[in-house]
Amino acid sequence: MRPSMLRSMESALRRAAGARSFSSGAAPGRKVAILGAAGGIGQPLSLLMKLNPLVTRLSLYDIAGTPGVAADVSHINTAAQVAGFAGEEQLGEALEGSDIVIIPAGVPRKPGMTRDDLFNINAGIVKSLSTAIAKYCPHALVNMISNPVNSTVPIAAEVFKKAGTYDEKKLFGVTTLDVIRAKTFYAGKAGLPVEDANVPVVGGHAGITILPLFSQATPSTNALSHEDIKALTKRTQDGGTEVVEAKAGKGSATLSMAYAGAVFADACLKGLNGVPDIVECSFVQSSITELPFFASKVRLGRNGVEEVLGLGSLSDFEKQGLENLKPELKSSIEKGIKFAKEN
Ligand SMILES: NC(=O)c1ccc[n+]([C@@H]2O[C@H](COP(=O)([O-])OP(=O)(O)OC[C@H]3O[C@@H](n4cnc5c(N)ncnc54)[C@H](O)[C@@H]3O)[C@@H](O)[C@H]2O)c1
Ligand SMILES: O=C(O)C[C@H](O)C(=O)O
Repeated sequence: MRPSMLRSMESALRRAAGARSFSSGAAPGRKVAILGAAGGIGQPLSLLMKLNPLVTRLSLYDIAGTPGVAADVSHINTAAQVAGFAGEEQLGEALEGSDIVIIPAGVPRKPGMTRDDLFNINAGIVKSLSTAIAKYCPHALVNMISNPVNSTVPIAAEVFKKAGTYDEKKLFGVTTLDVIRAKTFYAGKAGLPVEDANVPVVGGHAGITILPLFSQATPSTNALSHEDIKALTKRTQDGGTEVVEAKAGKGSATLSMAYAGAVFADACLKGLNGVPDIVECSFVQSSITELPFFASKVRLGRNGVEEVLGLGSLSDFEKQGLENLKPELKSSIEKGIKFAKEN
């Protein structure tokens, strides 16, 4: 590969990991821990976070395999100091001093499964990792990727409440992949430049609980019919399943999820560093509907969530989608809370 090609690839990757520009000279040191760092998402996410100039320490934890991932990633000539931790006895050290903990630990879907089918295994994993976070880095922002997000976020909240460390501003379900898919599908269908497209996605992160608001998409367009919007909505809701089926038993989205996780963590880092007007969609504690957790646009700041933004005006189709999703989202949230209370 030519050196010029390498340089442009490196700067593209850096842009991917830090989508908005920020003077890293002024930024304080930040430690990011990734739990599940040896997995399908964990490895490329580790790479992208190593490329993020706002990260000074990168802590890679998994039950096994992290020394190799850490050694590999550590050879990249960027500032972040990388350390690998394997096994429960090293979890405390991995977490201590973290500003952000990203959790892609747990099993992924196979064809024919729903995200809720992962509950029995992933609920326990998330509960034990959250218990360790409460003990070793109770003030960290937590970016929850492990599915089913609609239940794992409430589980983490309950664990933190029990430990007396819960701060609703610091717990996030990562729904960025839904936004990324909605932007890609919308721009493709409307014939717009994908890098300009933006689409808020609200609700939750499973099937019909994923509600893209194409009526608020920018740039706006007259090119899409109601049938187009219905089809785009369905494709966004089924985006995860599209990848699970294409991978045919070899897991779910990993590369696009790593990118989405890196975009969201970068937004959190910028918020922590006081960069103004950082807005991303995320599944957070919320009072914008009657449900206790809900994904919507959130303004990020020095303490995590600075403001949960409202839904804005919805089309009749979106209003119906909102009503349709509430029972499923409510029961997934309640399932998570019940699990955490009983275990
Ligand atoms: N939020 C989203 O949009 C989104 C997108 C894609 C995938 N996911 C979810 O992310 C999770 C991970 O997916 P993947 O494809 O990376 O799976 P994977 O099986 O490739 O990797 C998971 C990793 O978690 C590790 N792990 C298991 N138990 C652990 C524990 N107690 N502590 C630390 N690490 C542990 C495993 O060793 C493995 O390395 C799945 O639950 C998947 O459904 C979420
Ligand atoms: O679909 C999955 O199981 C993984 C993830 O939630 C996704 O949206 O890709």
